[in-house]
Amino acid sequence: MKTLFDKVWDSHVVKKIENGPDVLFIDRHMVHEVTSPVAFLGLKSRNIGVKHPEKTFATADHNTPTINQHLPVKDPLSANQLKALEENSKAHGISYWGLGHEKNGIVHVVGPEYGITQPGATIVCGDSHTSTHGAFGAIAFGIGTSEVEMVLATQCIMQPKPKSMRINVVGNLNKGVTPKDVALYIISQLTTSGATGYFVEYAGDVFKNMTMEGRMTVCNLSIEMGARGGMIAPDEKTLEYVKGREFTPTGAAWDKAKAYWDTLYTEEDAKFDKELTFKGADIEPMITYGTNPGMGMGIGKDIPTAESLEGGVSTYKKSLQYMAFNEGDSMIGKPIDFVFLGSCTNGRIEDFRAFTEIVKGKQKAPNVTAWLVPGSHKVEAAIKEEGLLDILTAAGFELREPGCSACLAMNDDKVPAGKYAVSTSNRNFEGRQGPGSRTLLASPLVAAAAAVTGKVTDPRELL
Ligand SMILES: CC(C)[C@H](C(=O)O)[C@@H](O)C(=O)O
Ligand code: SF4
Repeated sequence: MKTLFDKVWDSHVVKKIENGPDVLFIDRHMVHEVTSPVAFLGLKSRNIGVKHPEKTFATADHNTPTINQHLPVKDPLSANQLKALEENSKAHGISYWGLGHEKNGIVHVVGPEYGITQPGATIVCGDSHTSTHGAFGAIAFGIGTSEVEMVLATQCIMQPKPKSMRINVVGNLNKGVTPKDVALYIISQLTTSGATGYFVEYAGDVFKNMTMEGRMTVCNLSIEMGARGGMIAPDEKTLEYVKGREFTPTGAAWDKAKAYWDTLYTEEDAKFDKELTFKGADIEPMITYGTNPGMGMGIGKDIPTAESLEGGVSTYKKSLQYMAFNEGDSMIGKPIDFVFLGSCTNGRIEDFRAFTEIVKGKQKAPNVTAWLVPGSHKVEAAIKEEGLLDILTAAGFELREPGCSACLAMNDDKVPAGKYAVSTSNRNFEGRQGPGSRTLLASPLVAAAAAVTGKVTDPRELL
């Protein structure tokens, strides 16, 4: 009796090494500018080429500015990385969606948009949030630069088979509770290391009823509980999403692919190494108060006391000190300075719809700087076509150009030291959004509520 994961994994094993890792064939290799230059240099020094350029896709995202993308990139380190990606892609015949290209965007946003991401595929990228693509029933995981070189050279990777975990979320979600809240809730329950060594399958009504965008948000955050990746069995919604996209098969090839995709589910008696079940009704809109994504709670709750938690009291206290919060504080009403809507977690059209739903007819709070950054040009175009931009503009917001932006602040979008940002991204580490910056992770609804009130606010009051 096989799990979904077993089926996809087993069909990609090229070679089994006794007492060692499996050699897996990789269907899709996504590449960005930060983790690829050294890998390409490695190929050059060994005088070898890219084995399957047609299975390799490059996009520029981490270092790209989010205003005036038509002008040369000023920061020399960023400019060099972007130039290297362009030159390496051209030299090896790899599709390259650079700055200004109509298909450019965050690697994990554009892959699904153009049908590069498909059910039952193995997908890797030199980036931890590659887990996002698991939303389609793919085995997708992040790899390091030396592995990027290995995949470029051989289209294969050596990987020990991870342990399996199924996380069920049953029942329905309450009003104002989004996929981001589901993920932050699970991480708060498991901690950031709770799924270390596992590959997760998400199952249950809550995921069944979720849109593809929502499933991507959840799978994206798998890595923040330590998992190697996360996946959801493909269903009609998945096929509906992938159909008709540029790299999706058509005609007889579609029928053949669909016949395989229809077999991708976990069989009833299949066993997982670990299985957890949560109730959708227990989940509230979430917010983080500390410096790792596991330090999250329902927005109406008080910050836990160190004594009430298991584990390192001193690390916990240090984290709150960095955030300048106290044990027992309520998060509601805390003043904030920045709002970031974007990233590969929440930079898709549905996220902009949710944000707009709250800010419609209201005004951005004067104390808030808001960065609204679409995950790709396709998302940007949809925001305009659907009329969301008009609503956002009337509410005092501006739209920026696509990229990773303030998610990790490798470009100019840095939150200043000591300032608070309500952010729809995925990491709230010390200095993640700029040296000394303080990040509160939350959903697009919570971000919107903060943007119009200037403080942490329960979005349910504004819906
Ligand atoms: C730059 C890259 C290696 C990194 C990652 O792997 O996740 C980045 O995308 C991040 O989100 O921190
Ligand atoms: S948006 Fe953030 S998490 Fe996603 S790839 Fe870019 S930097 Fe990493």
